[in-house]
Amino acid sequence: MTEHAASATDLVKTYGSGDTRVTALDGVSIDFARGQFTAIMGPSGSGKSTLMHTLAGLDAATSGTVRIGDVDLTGLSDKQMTRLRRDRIGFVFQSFNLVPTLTALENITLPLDIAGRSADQEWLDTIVDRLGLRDRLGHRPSELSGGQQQRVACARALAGRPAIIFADEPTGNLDSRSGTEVLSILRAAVDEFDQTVVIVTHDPRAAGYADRAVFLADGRIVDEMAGPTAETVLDRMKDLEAPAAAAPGDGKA
Ligand SMILES: Nc1ncnc2c1ncn2[C@@H]1O[C@H](COP(=O)(O)OP(=O)(O)OP(=O)(O)O)[C@@H](O)[C@H]1O
Repeated sequence: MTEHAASATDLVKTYGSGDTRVTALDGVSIDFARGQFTAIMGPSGSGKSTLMHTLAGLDAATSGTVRIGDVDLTGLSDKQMTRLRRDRIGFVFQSFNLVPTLTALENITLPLDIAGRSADQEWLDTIVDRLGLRDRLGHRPSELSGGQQQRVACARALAGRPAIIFADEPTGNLDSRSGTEVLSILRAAVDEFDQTVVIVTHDPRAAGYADRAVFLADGRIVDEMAGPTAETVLDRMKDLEAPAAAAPGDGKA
């Protein structure tokens, strides 16, 4: 049996009730193989963030199962969930989410410090050097560029060697050059450090860094592509949007 870094089975997530009920995820099943880089794409409101938050244990599903490695998240207590997130999941947010009063190094080691784990110095040195942060470790976030802040966030996600790293629009707040830097680092995390990475993105260029692109629409997985490039992803996005746009006439007359 292949052990996946994470998987979801028949995941349903609804918000609200009655007339205001929204089905954000409508029966999503997906596996994330170890050592693979996946990009989740889809129109605004298609459920991408909900899927990522549910996979990462930041939000509970209405029904269905999520596994991180061999651990089933269903039925974990809040305390167990907090520990699992801390020990096995790295998260990179669009808005960096660094602690403003701490230095870059203190931000990187914060999750380990909270967990009472000491950092593996050799590993820490490897990621700090690979991410080009050596001469920025004593700076506070306000003294760093957006790209540098997101690199610190990537280092923080990598520091505890998690089973999987989730990144929600990690390049959304960055200029193109900094975005490329961050995507290269996530790519290197997979190629050089054997990590598993899942990102949500709107950007076909970002999806081009992934091994696999998964397309969501209306809370369902509607398509999937191996070895995506910016061009093939852009074409597929146009195809996915086209039927909806063409629906009224539908060409059936
Ligand atoms: N807390 C919430 N309460 C009610 N509805 C919500 C909540 N969070 C999300 N939704 C709804 O669930 C659906 C999916 O939202 P989600 O944020 O997952 O989409 P998305 O694909 O990530 O969108 P975007 O690309 O715009 O960030 C949307 O219809 C949204 O309005």
